[in-house]
Order: sequence, then structure tokens, then C-alpha cells
Amino acid sequence: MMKNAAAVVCRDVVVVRGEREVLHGVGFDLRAGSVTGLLGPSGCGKTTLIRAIVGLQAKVTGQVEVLGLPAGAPKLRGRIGYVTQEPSVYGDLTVTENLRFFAAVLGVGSDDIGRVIDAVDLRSHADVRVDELSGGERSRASLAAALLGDPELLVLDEPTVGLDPVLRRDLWELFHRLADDGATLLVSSHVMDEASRCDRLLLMRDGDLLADETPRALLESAGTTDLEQAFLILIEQKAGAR
Ligand SMILES: Nc1ncnc2c1ncn2[C@@H]1O[C@H](COP(=O)(O)OP(=O)(O)OP(=O)(O)O)[C@@H](O)[C@H]1O
Repeated sequence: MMKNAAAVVCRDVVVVRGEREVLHGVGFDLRAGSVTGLLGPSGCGKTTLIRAIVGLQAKVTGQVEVLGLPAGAPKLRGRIGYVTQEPSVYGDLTVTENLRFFAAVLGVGSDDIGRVIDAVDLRSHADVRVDELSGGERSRASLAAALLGDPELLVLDEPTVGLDPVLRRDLWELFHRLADDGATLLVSSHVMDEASRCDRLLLMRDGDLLADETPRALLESAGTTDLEQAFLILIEQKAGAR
């Protein structure tokens, strides 16, 4: 996909979970070759929106188009890497065995396994069973599985939770390298200092999109140098406008 083309298009996306509408008509584009942060308080709908994009969410209305196809289209399989908040690797297998398994499922050559292990810096733990890894190592093993086959869209739900600052920095550098190579990344977080590392930010609150801006534009419009502060100012402005 050409850099800057729309890799994901969402228009008027409404999602009902249980009896409740939890997304109320969300719309934005994700540009190919960029890293977009999805931010907002717990329960605002980040995971629901992510699930709609990767095609796993029921009761979605509106338009969700991914890499030129409707979300959930079978042809998207293998073109999207998705990492949930729960580790998706098997505890009783080693890191390498897990990756061999996922590579076989995806039809990806086993020569890709070394690349993804290096990308997440797990070389020294490649032959350790996943249930003997720390939480952060386990989430990096899940991320490695999602990187197999070089997916065009990577959707990462809180990938840096529980990681130390050095690893977080390394992972953000990896995200930008992948984007420079043309991948599109959507990364959810509720850590505001990570927001400044994104090319663009989607700020959500209570199932609505409050802002779709670059970090710099967000700071300028709020008249502050602190993203957390900018988010709060924005919430107050929107509340005042209601
Ligand atoms: N299975 C479900 N049935 C009904 N409502 C649900 C279900 N799962 C989530 N919800 C509700 O949908 C809303 C959005 O949840 P979602 O998991 O998308 O939020 P989130 O922003 O990802 O939160 P967090 O940062 O805590 O993971 C919440 O109000 C939640 O209570």
C-alpha cells in the first residue's frame, strides 16, 4: 500500500455490546506507514474499536474498511497482526516452538522466526517455555507472533504494559521502523507519555472520538506542553460545548 493512502477507513461506526451502545458513531482514517495512538480512559471503547477493525466484534454498523476490504474479510487473514491484552502464546511451548506453530498456521516460512525473535529482543529466551517467562517477556513473545509474515496492519492493544522504560523505548523504535517500511500501526495505551511518540493520536472518551490530531496540533490547540493536560482541557471544552 502506498505511504499515506488510507489503510483503515472508519465512518459512523456504532457498536452495541450487551444492551448498551458503546461506540456512538466514530469516524477517522489511518494512513499507511504511520503510527497512530489510540488513547482514552478505561472503558471508553478502545478495545471495542480495535475488535471492530480486526473483524472480531459483533453488532458493528457503519463502515469499517481495512486495506481496501470490509473488516473481517477472509482475504485480510495474514495481512493483519493483532496483539490482545492477554498473551496469545502457549505456556507449555518455548518461544521458538510457539513461533514455529504460528508460522505454520499462517503459511509463513520458518526463516522469518529468527527475524521476529530479534525484533522483540527475545534471542536469549528463544528456547525457554513461555510459562517460565516474565509478564513483559510473554507479551513480547505475543508481539513476535503478530510480526510473523510482515503484516501490513499491526493492531496492538496496550503492548507496553509492564515493560521497563528501556524496553518501551526499544519497542517504540521498532514500531517506527515498521512504519517506515510501510506498515500501518494502531497502538492503544493509557499512558500519556507514549502519546508523544505517535505520528497521530485518536483520543476517545465514553464511546466518542474527541480528537484526531498530531500530538503537536493537540498541544497547540490546548495551549499547553503537556499531553495529559491537553487531554483534560479538551474534555472540558467538549463538556462546555454540549
Ligand atoms: N462483553 C461485553 N458486554 C457488554 N458490555 C461490554 C462487554 N465488553 C465490554 N463492554 C463495555 O463496553 C465498553 C467499552 O469497553 P472496552 O473494552 O472497549 O474499553 P477500553 O477502552 O478498551 O477499556 P480498557 O482500557 O479498560 O481496556 C465498556 O463500558 C465496557 O463495560
